[in-house]
Amino acid sequence: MKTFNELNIEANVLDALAKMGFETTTPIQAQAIPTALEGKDLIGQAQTGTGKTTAFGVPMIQKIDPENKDVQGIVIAPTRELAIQVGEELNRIGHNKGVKTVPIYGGQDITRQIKALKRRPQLITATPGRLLDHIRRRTIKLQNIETVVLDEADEMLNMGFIEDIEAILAEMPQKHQTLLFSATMPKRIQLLAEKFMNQPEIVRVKSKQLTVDHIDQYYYDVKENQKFDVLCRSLDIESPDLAIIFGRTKKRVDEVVEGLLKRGYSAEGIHGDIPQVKREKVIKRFKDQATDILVATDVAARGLDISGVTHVYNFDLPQDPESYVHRIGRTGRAGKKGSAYTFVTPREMDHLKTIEKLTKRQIEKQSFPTYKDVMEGLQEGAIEELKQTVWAHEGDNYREAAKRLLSEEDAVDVVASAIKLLAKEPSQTPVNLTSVEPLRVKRVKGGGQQNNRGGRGGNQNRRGGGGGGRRRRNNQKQDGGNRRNNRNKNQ
Ligand SMILES: Nc1ncnc2c1ncn2[C@@H]1O[C@H](COP(=O)(O)OP(=O)(O)OP(=O)(O)O)[C@@H](O)[C@H]1O
Ligand SMILES: [Mg+2]
Repeated sequence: MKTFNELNIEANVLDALAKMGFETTTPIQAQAIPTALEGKDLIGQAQTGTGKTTAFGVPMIQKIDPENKDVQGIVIAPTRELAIQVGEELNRIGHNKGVKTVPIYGGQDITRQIKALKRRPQLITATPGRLLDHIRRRTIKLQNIETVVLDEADEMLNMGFIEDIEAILAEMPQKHQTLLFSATMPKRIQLLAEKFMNQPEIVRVKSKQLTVDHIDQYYYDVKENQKFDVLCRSLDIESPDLAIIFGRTKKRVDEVVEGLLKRGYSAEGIHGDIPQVKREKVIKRFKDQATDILVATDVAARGLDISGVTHVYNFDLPQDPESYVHRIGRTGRAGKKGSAYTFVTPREMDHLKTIEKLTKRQIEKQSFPTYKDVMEGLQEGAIEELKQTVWAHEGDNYREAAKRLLSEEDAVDVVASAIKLLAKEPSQTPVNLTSVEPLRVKRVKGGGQQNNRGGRGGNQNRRGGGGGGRRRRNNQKQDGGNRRNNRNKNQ
């Protein structure tokens, strides 16, 4: 394994990396940093949670002249939360060098952003829609841009964003370096990307599988109306530190949150209809572990790095197999272990196969836990807790009270009641979700599959800054167009 010292990185950046606790490089960092430092255009692909942010952040910051107060680099990301997170990481890497980064994203007061821009950051992390707004208002000037990064590049070059990205790139100065990063890079998107890059070097970390191997992957074969109970039972048995649950639509997310709260879990939701200030609060509370469960649309599928996420649930299958890779990649980051559970209804089995084909990995079927399994598990846990307390003599001060109780009640009844109290029986409050249709894939000519993905307009509407949902191309057949429309509205 290489250290950062071997990569010709300047001292103050090395210092910052050491302060961040990074000792050795990850493979994508070892491979991409030297190539990017040579000034070459680059497409970097490596698994989720393997340090791609630093892989583009270091060369980008190294190129900056801290005396020059113009914007010299821009990272474009598909969601507001990701723009914020990448901005924070760049601020850490650039701290010692005096390089400032400002995040610019939809849903935040534009005058506040203009004020932040007046403090002359050299780097900007942005969602596309809001970035375009600033470019047009001339509050962001691009003439001194040296580096453009598309984080989650395949997503940025997909239908929902491509027109915004093209518009932004058209404004860039002739000579600039372009870096593209993602954990997934479908061939057609790579070919598209190469058109606006200058002989890009492809840096791909070799791995047998597309997903990280320390994420255990399972699926539950469930009927639509069983999903919620299976979810609760699984949460009870697994007791995740933090879990992210992905639902297909905003309504779905709201309903799952409501159901979880009814049953006493600590859960909050995030999707495109939630006001930005609230979105940021929800993420913060989840990061601080004040909320245990985040229920989300695909707005949280890409890039988010939240430590402590031990479990990801695909309550509904994702629209496309790439999204599966990103969603489950919210756990198992930086070498940690994680578990991913995917709910598959009988008519969706084909989708599971498509996912397995893409990831080159089998997803193991898991029989789902019943209420009885959960109760047994909880009772075992309670008994274990009692035994530990006995062995540690922690009950010594309560012996008199115990004797008095036993003189009045049957001993077995007393212990049984203690176990019941400790086991905290899970709530069985009935919860009925509006059922969703099984995922369908439209077959298109040529035998390929066309999934009904569309813009991410719902995540961040145009005014709100971000997805180019409303500019979606409308040359599809009625059916496809409508479905994409629905997706935009639903996320
Ligand atoms: N060299 C390193 N040593 C230790 N930890 C690192 C190193 N580089 C990055 N990390 C940590 O690994 C985690 C994942 O990094 P990052 O978010 O950049 O992953 P990614 O490859 O961009 O993932 P995704 O595809 O999901 O966006 C972060 O918490 C980051 O701080
Ligand atoms: Mg990333």
